Amino acid sequence: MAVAEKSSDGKSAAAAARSDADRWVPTVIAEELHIVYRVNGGPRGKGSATAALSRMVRRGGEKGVRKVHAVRGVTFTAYRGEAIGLIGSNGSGKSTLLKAVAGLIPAERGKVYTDGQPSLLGVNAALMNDLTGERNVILGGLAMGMSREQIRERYQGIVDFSGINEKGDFITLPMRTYSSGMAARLRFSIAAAKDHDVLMIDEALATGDKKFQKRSEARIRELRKEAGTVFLVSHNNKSIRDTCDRVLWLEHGELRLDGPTDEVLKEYEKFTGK
Ligand SMILES: Nc1ncnc2c1ncn2[C@@H]1O[C@H](COP(=O)(O)OP(=O)(O)OP(=O)(O)O)[C@@H](O)[C@H]1O
Repeated sequence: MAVAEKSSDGKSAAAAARSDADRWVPTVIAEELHIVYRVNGGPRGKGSATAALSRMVRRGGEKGVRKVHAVRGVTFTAYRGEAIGLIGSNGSGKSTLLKAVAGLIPAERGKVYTDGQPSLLGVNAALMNDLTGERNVILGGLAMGMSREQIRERYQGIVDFSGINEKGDFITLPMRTYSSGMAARLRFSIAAAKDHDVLMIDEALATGDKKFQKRSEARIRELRKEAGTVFLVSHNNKSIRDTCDRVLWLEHGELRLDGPTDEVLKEYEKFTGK
């Protein structure tokens, strides 16, 4: 990771120190973090309801429980104003790491500290399929802690940003009538309407079309300026390159590299052969 440069003359050193102080405010600290999932059920013929019941009543702790060690000893510090990409093969632990930072999964060992409220925006974030887009904007806004007044002020901006109404009045139709891309765009637009302390985006950009991807990348850059920290999980190296200045590369749950986007992507592309 880049280290702040020091200035030699007194005045600019003071200014530099002040801007460095603003810049290097930690927002997320992970220390030797380990995440382990526990899955009930052994390998063969143990999937029946009777077997599950007998496992529940059986004494003797974790017998029959399989463990998946998804994150292995990850350590990093994220700072205010950074946009950090998370890359790695399928199953390398990216989503798990984000969930742990969001406080949705407990650490097996190690620690995660966050400053402010982390918000995790996944393409699977729950909106209500039977309700209209309009109602979901309101409910989603309330769920993120916005007031009714703030939602009213930002409503049109959210709808315009999502582009849902570009081809007709879709916002007044139930979400179940939306394509998966439209639904993902609406989720992103709702989440991006708020200034987040720590915003974590899981593959959201990959689902929209090119035009929407450009808009959301621009919004991520804005969110960074507004002093938040943005994490972006993506398999799209171009999105990562356009949006992030730092990248964490995970493989088998371990942090392989942490550094400037270009350097890490170069190594990753060698690894994947692309
Ligand atoms: N709920 C769960 N229960 C058990 N194991 C899980 C669960 N979720 C993920 N895993 C396992 O944890 C490991 C890491 O998964 P994770 O979803 O974090 O990877 P990822 O890097 O985000 O993958 P992808 O790029 O495919 O989205 C995988 O081995 C996966 O099988």
